[in-house]
Amino acid sequence: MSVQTVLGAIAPDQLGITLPHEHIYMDASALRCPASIGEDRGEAPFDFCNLHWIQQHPFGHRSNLQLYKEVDTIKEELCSFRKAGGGTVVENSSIGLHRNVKALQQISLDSGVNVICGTGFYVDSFHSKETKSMSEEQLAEVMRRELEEGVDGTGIRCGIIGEIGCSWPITESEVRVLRAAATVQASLHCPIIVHPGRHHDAPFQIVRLLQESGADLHKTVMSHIDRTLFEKNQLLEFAKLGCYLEYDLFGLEILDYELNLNVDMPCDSERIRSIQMLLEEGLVDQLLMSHDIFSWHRLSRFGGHGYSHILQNIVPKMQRRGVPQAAIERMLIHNPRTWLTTCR
Ligand SMILES: CCC(=O)NCCS(=O)(=O)O
Repeated sequence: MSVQTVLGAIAPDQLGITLPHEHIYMDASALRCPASIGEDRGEAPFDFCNLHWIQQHPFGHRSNLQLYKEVDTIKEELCSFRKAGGGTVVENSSIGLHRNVKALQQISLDSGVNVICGTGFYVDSFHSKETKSMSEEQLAEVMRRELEEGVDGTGIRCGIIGEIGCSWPITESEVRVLRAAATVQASLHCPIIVHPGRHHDAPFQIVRLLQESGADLHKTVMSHIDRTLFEKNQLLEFAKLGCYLEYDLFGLEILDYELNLNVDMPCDSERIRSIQMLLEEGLVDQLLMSHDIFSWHRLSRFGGHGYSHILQNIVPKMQRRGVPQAAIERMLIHNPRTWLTTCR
């Protein structure tokens, strides 16, 4: 039994507190969308006089989405995460997001935090021409190779498939990727994590597609539940399918969610209440928590919450609200460990 990190395989009990959905080296600037209201400062300098605008329009500012330009800051912030009690970060930057496994290896060495990296492909708009022209079998072969042999001749092996990106409506290329990911997962029994499109039917459709290709739903994480499923009956219906439900946007509090203006992004207190409701329904073994840091404005250096927010602020609030310590430990230690462990 082991978990594959960028520094090699480790025993599952070495993971400790684990953030299952973060980014530490990524360029997401192709996500950039124009401000829905008021002036556009998308190309303005990242400085204090623009900070509130950037906080309100995080997807509208180019540099804000270029995490890969702040490697030293990321290292410092991961050191703080380790000092706060953290052990492991799962880096979800898949192909298309300017992934750099060598940089991840160095960041892990310098910070002392275990880093697990992902294979697979982000959403359609990030698929290259080459990706779009590949068959399901060819896509599967890329993922299998990165899991078993390593990425681009580095020997650095991925420990998960994901994040696999899906749009709403899902595209043909994304369906091929999803099916390929499921077949690889079915043969290697590895963990998989999916970014659903921004619609409440998306997680259900994705799970159907994964199931048709033989995926193990108990090894599957559905990300971004916080901005995708809101109604109690939808959440309970989805949980019955057996996946993990990941509340992974802790710290992201915005008025207008510019990637889908029909969605009201919940605040952290609402995330905690949803998790409490699911705990009361007996779903402690299916819940995961993370921040999905994708931008500068969420790093402490730039006035954000950093990778320690869940440990420093969310856990104490959960305790005040009566969430049992055992449930907190299941969500932060045991569930990620079960998801990430493979029989190799
Ligand atoms: C690339 C990072 C990412 O996909 N973040 C998800 C943001 S959201 O779709 O949940 O808003």
